[in-house]
Amino acid sequence: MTAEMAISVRGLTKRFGPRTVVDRFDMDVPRGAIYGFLGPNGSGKTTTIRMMCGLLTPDGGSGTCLGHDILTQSQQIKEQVGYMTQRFSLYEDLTIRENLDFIARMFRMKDRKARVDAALADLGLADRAGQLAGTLSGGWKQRLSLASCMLHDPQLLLLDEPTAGVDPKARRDFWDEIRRLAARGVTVLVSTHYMDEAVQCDFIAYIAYGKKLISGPARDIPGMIGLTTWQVEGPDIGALEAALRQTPGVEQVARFGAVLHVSGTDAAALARVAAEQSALGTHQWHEQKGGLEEAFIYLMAGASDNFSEGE
Ligand SMILES: Nc1ncnc2c1ncn2[C@@H]1O[C@H](COP(=O)(O)OP(=O)(O)OP(=O)(O)O)[C@@H](O)[C@H]1O
Repeated sequence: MTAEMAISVRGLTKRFGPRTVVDRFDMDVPRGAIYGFLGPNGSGKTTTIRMMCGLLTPDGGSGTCLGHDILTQSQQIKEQVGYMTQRFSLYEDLTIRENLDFIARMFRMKDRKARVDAALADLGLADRAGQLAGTLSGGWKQRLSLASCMLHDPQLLLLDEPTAGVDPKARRDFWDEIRRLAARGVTVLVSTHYMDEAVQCDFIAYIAYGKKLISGPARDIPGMIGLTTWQVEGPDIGALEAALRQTPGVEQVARFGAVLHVSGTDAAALARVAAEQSALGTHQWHEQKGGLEEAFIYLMAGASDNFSEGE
């Protein structure tokens, strides 16, 4: 492992009974990176993340997490991990401060009051410290959950669909916090199905059926897939959308308000469609740089097809 890598694993494999749910997984996660794990339900994201952090013993493979061996030093790793699950799991009839204090006691933390005060201040919860957790909005509950799993100052944060069911403003605020933590050197692993969480990640791994299909810096993913995208504007965009879905060379049509993003992996075929359509003079077609959103939609759609075949 190089000094910059928080996690470096090779060949991680996990079997449950006869099923191999994670198959020879390799990965390097730079320290301070936000790494997103995408893929359909049951594809092995959580199992992979848990093995990488020493929370689950692999049946094969090896690696290090935060400088510790994932096979033999899981206790040391666990002490450095904060795990934010999807469900709010704090006490609704305790105040924010009482919840944090309870966790600090449970883990027998030294300087308990100072730690709780620091966590409250750090996540902007100090003014609400006396409020019952049960009366908080979704966004504030989530902030409290984050504070509770950062209380022991972990170096690695695991987030499981962290902004599911939270309003857009609170989602943005939450991701600002996560970026701030990452800038401080905290490494963040995120398991998600949501596009707006995926686009927040520095790196992305796409997993289907226990196999990593693609991984790398988020900005490189569209190029790695080889997706070309055209932006289309004009009247009666719904009818055009339906027609394009039947057009050879067009593999994906995604609608963003009044604009279509038309994508495909055969750049020449798509350029011919664009030229033919532009010649009609009804809609404006502009080629655009492949974005992560199109890439994400493409990966998700491909995987659900595989899923039906595998069933
Ligand atoms: N303890 C276990 N015993 C048996 N099978 C398990 C166990 N844990 C997970 N599995 C199975 O392993 C597969 C991978 O599960 P995992 O939770 O890692 O997927 P996931 O990609 O995180 O899914 P989701 O997006 O639904 O959370 C699933 O088929 C699941 O049913």
